[in-house]
Amino acid sequence: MADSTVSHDKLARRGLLFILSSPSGAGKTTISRMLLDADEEIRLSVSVTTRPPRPGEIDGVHYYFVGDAEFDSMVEEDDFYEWAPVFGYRYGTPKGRIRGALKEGQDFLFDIDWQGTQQLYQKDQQDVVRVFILPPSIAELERRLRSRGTDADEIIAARMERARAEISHWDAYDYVVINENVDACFAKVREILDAERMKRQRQTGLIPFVRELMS
Ligand SMILES: Nc1ncnc2c1ncn2[C@@H]1O[C@H](COP(=O)(O)OP(=O)(O)OP(=O)(O)O)[C@@H](O)[C@H]1O
Ligand SMILES: Nc1nc2c(ncn2[C@@H]2O[C@H](COP(=O)(O)O)[C@@H](O)[C@H]2O)c(=O)[nH]1
Repeated sequence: MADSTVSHDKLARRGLLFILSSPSGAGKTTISRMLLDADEEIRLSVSVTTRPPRPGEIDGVHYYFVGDAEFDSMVEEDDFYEWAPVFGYRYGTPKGRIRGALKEGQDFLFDIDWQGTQQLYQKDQQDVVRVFILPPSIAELERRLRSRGTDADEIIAARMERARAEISHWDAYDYVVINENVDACFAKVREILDAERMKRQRQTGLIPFVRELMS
């Protein structure tokens, strides 16, 4: 007989690597922050970048901001899970202790581009969940980049220039969500996360539970 003291909502499970990508300005940082506020079980994988901080960005919270020499030495020391050049700067995912924490059921959120997504997926297909966010239109994408008020005109132009190339990678993702209304987009992203957590393969606690049920 199954042990009635086992909580069915809290069966052990393996964590996942939840990736949000999009062309710049489509809203993945906005959705990431909403997710981190709403969900205590997921933690942001804080990237390392050579890009200078934007107003309001905090070192160690939004990114680890480093110089070129420090980034070079991290590459040499094999400190990155993946790294890629984006918009003239370098961005990388530090290894930290992701693998051990995954086993303990910790989920990680990644706000990374398509190149980093490919590299992470090649390293760990079973744990990666890939979500691509699309803007409702190219004109709205540009409006959002301008309304954010963080980038000079030439940076916005460079990001718009690359938008179509980035969108062309949409079919390398497991899920694609259009971010027209931010609350509706967030709700869909949460549904994806919830469903992925319930996948049989991730629910390591099911095996002893089912054995118990069948005994
Ligand atoms: N659904 C939405 N409707 C209107 N504005 C939005 C929506 N989603 C996000 N925004 C706004 O668009 C701007 C860009 O969003 P955000 O910074 O999240 O994009 P991003 O994809 O993370 O860009 P980057 O890759 O450059 O960091 C922000 O000012 C944000 O508040
Ligand atoms: N491959 C990686 N891409 C990353 C990482 N961290 C962020 N990014 C991507 O860079 C662009 C630009 O970001 P921004 O903050 O300067 O607007 C965006 O597409 C991010 O998703 C990383 O560690 N690896």
